[in-house]
Amino acid sequence: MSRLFRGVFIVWTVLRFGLDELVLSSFSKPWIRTLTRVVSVGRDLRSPRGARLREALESLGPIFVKFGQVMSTRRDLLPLDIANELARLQDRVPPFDSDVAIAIIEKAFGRPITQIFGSFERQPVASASIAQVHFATLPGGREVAVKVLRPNMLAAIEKDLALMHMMAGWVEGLSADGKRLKPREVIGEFDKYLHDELDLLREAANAAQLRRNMQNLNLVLIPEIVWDFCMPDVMVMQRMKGVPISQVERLRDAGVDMKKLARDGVTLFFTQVFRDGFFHADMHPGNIQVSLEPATFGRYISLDFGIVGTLTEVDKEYLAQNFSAFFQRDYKRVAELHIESGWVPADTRVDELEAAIRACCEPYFDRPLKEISLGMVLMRLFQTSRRFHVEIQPQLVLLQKTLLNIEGLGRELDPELDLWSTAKPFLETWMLEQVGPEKLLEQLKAEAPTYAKLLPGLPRLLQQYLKNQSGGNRRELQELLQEQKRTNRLLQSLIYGGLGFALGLLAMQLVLRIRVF
Ligand SMILES: Nc1ncnc2c1ncn2[C@@H]1O[C@H](COP(=O)(O)OP(=O)(O)OP(=O)(O)O)[C@@H](O)[C@H]1O
Repeated sequence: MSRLFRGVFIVWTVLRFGLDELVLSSFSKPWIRTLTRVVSVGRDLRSPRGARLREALESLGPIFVKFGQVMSTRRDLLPLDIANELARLQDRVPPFDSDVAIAIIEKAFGRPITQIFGSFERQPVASASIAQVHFATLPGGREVAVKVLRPNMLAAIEKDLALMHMMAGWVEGLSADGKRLKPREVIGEFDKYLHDELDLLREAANAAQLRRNMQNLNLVLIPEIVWDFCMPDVMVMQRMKGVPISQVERLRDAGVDMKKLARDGVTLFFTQVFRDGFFHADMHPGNIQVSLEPATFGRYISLDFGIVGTLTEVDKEYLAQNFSAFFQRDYKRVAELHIESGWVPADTRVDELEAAIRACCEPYFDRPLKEISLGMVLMRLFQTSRRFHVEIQPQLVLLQKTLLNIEGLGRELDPELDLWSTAKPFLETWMLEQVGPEKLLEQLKAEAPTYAKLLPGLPRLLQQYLKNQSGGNRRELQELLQEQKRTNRLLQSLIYGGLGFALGLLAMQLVLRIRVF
């Protein structure tokens, strides 16, 4: 029943804020248009459509606000005015009662709060739509931050998501424009995103992985997770002490080198993307601080690991090659890359794709290189690719959004920051590594266990297969078998040869040593 009320409330909100107008013209069924006009007589539609959408989402509550925030990054799908308005959405949710937070912690640990922590600050330091954070100390005195999920989040989310899925189905079925926005797919992604954010163990694991990856870089501090105190709805981590990155004046007065900080931000991001293929994807200023402690002065402090992006080798290669080709203005190469990767239909004409990419990228070269926004270039590239039916992978969209954040942050700290020259060495090193002997060895090592298992059984499998085959296939397979025998012989001679060579060297060393002594 409550779901029915919620559904009615959502439809009423859609009508009250005139959101039906956004897609109404494309609704194919005339009765829907007539019905909405009758129901919504006398409403005030003077504010711009983006503002109305933002207000509607705010009145629908935190889950819809989160949805708007996530959608604001989909500039490849939404018109600019709407995306800009959605980017203004903020979690303005009051903190929940500390007694409730304490009850959640006590339930998770099965004992009173006084037996869990040495001390616990009732007043939260921060509170957002999904969770809130309290400071505490462990029994040994270690200072920690405790993140607690809002109560009953799962039930509230499931209810709203079910309605969102239903509405997405309606929009997709009834509106021509609606189909283009792929509502069902978008809600599906949002569903996964929300469920990921609801599992604090997952967030803790992301933090631990990132901390390990960033350890030797000495550019960023990531809180250590106190695993013994982590549960799906409670996360306990080292308490960090820094100044929010937004307080630029304070950082400058304290003597922080802003130019270095801006460069470090880019270095961090590109290391995470190209070296590790694992990046923090929620880089808004609220999650970034700077340490002023003497031992770690001027280092970033990174918080909130609910959203991370992972990239495969193929994704990395796509990015590196596209960036390089773009900066050489080699649009033909960019087009070829899209076709080679099989992402655009094989019958796409390279010249057409090249022309579209040129039209999207060339305007950027009107300005100095340091003013070019890689995030914007990537976004335009994705938009162009969509016209050619390329499905852009969600992790690449996440990366493009993060890149925009990093650029914004970097230029805020140092308006002279030349993002490309800071990023270029990463791409060059990475691309060199991809073709170098070390990479080959690494790939061989990675594949070795598979081959070790596969090779001994291969002749038997082939022979079995041959028995059931005839004609051309049979011949091909016999050739394959011969080839395999030849390869085996070659491998054997290599191994024996190598062993012989190594023994020879050893013998020589021994002889030399004996002579020296
Ligand atoms: N380890 C920590 N040490 C010190 N302060 C922390 C720590 N973790 C979180 N905080 C504080 O709590 C705030 C909110 O944390 P976090 O961003 O992780 O929560 P959130 O609920 O995911 O918020 P949002 O979704 O709005 O980013 C941070 O901005 C910071 O002020």
